[in-house]
Amino acid sequence: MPSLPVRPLEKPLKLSFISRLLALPALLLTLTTQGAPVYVQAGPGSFNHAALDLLAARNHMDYQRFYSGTPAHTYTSAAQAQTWAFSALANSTIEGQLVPAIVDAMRSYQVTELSAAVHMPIEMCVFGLNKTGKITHAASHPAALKQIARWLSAHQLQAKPVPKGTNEAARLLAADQFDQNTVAVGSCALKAVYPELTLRETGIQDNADNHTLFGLMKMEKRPQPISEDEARSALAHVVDQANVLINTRTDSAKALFSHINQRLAQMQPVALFKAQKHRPIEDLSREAVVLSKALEQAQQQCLDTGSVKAFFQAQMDAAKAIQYRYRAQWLSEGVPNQEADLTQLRNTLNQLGAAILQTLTTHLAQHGNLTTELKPVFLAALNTDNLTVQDKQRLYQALQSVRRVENCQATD
Ligand SMILES: C=C(O[C@@H]1C=C(C(=O)O)C=C[C@H]1O)C(=O)O
Repeated sequence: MPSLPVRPLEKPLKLSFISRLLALPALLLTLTTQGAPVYVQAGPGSFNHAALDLLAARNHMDYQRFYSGTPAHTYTSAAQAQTWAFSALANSTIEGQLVPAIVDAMRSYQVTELSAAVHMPIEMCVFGLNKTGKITHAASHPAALKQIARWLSAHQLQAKPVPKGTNEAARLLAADQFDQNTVAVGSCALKAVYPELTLRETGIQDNADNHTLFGLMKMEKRPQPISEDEARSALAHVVDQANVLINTRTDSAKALFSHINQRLAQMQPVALFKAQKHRPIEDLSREAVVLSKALEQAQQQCLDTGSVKAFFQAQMDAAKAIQYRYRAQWLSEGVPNQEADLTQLRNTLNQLGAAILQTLTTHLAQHGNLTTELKPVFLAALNTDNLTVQDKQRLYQALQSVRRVENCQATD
């Protein structure tokens, strides 16, 4: 950020009001946009498309989307219609992070409200007209071409810039506007939009840490265009607000993930008790008790019982897998000589089970459904020994399927 004086936003009240609201459920803000019209930067199959899909999945609905091409056109349309605009804001691989075309558009438009933010990894996919033919050219948006420089040079490919967008490159390829040796590079979301194209490679971006921050915003035309530096400051301010939204949501998920991890961390002493007493690991009558407690609480808290049941079963399956691995290990190493008390451990498991459902209920109410956005956070948070990546994947799949029941009155 340049250390130039920051011109106050024309509507500072509303933005700072929003920032004070951040402690309140972000969902409250997004609820007002249910099925609402959204002018979306770029086109179908773009990174914006994929990012808005994530937002829609959080709220289990879709927006009425109007793909609008350039940021300037997106903001103009949204401001005129007095509805939402969805666009990129910043990218981790750009110096200073701010997206130049957005800075430019912010000279004439200001953000009056920021409803939600998405922080999405940018994974570049390569699409061709055939599976194995020789590639000589790669068509994409100039900004995307910059992010795959290493891949281009490793394969000695010529870049074909398509300023209209990554999705436009794919559209042209699908419409036979390029030759057989040209591929289009863009969001992997293009797969669904152009099924006639063949996915040839994934994850070809130079920088593994390539993330874009997107925002769902209300815009207003400025009375007078501001300078580029002023626009940078204005955008940097919106980026800060968006990051607060992202961090609040991530912290809420981390609290939940930590309880899930703590539950799994009890399995070493549970396995120890059973090994010392020569008891089987699986105890179906105890599992029935765990499930019935969970389902009773789920009902009180307006969680969908079917999805909670599947998640708790997945937790118990992971719990057993951990215990079996310890038992196998102790066959060769001998059973450790530490004390373990199953009654006490099960009390702790009851408390952790209740805490998991409580934090899950709060998270869903305030931040919407868990989606793939938080999967890397989940995978990193679960660090219990003898838990495999496959166990974690299955657990996350079940966790992100848990839903709230609409129009339900909590009874606890
Ligand atoms: C944790 C235990 O081991 C297994 C896993 C259970 C669970 O995760 O709650 C319940 C019963 C057992 O099948 C236990 O016996 O308490």
